[in-house]
Amino acid sequence: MPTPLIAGNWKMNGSRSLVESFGQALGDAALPSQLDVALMVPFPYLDAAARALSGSRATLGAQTLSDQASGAYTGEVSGEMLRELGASLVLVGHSERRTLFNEDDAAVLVRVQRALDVGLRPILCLGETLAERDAERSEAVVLGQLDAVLNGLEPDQRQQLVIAYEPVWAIGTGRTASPEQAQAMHAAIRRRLASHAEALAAATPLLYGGSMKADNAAELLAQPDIDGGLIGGASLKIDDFLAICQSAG
Ligand SMILES: O=C[C@H](O)COP(=O)(O)O
Repeated sequence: MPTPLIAGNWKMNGSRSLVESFGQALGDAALPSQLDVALMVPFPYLDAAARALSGSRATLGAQTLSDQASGAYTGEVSGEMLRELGASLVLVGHSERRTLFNEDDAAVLVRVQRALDVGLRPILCLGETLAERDAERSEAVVLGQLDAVLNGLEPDQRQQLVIAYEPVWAIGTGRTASPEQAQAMHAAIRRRLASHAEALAAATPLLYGGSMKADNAAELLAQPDIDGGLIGGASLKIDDFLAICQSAG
């Protein structure tokens, strides 16, 4: 079984002082022994977060990366730069990137490859919209997003992936997927991974994201194919984030 992972995605929120508070609190916290914790902070805070988290078990992640390695791409940030600032994880294909920044499956695959090229572990995000769920297309959509990446990678590259299932209708809405809905999709993802290699299915952490909070985390994390969480809003409040971490132990 993969080690549980609780990753906080601050999105375009937070501050330098919040970074410092989290560093202190995570350093002091008695976290479950079998748990990985990560914080995905905005680019400008990566350097400060690397220092603030150095006394804790939390690892550092970024929220996206450029599809280019370097060059004249004003405003972009490369994977190599993220590595230099201390990130070891990076989100790719978050639904906000897919919908607000037009990142399609091909763009997601390129970013996964860029991340792997420089030794960043990608957290590949998958999820269906409400209209797709209502049309009973959830599984086809999510597995299609997954196939677009798996089929573009070599077997050893697939082993580096973390996968996050985030139904778009549950993100930031307070409406979480039921444990049964989330488990069903996670099981489908696991089966698709197993079609490539049983060892890949067994070792890949599958995170759930979408309105996971302190009061619903335990029930979601108790599902057999849910190995952790990708937490948005609740990752900005240290007590809530720590409570979710405790639920994963
Ligand atoms: O990356 C995190 C997800 O988008 C979930 O966000 P949320 O917990 O605010 O619903």
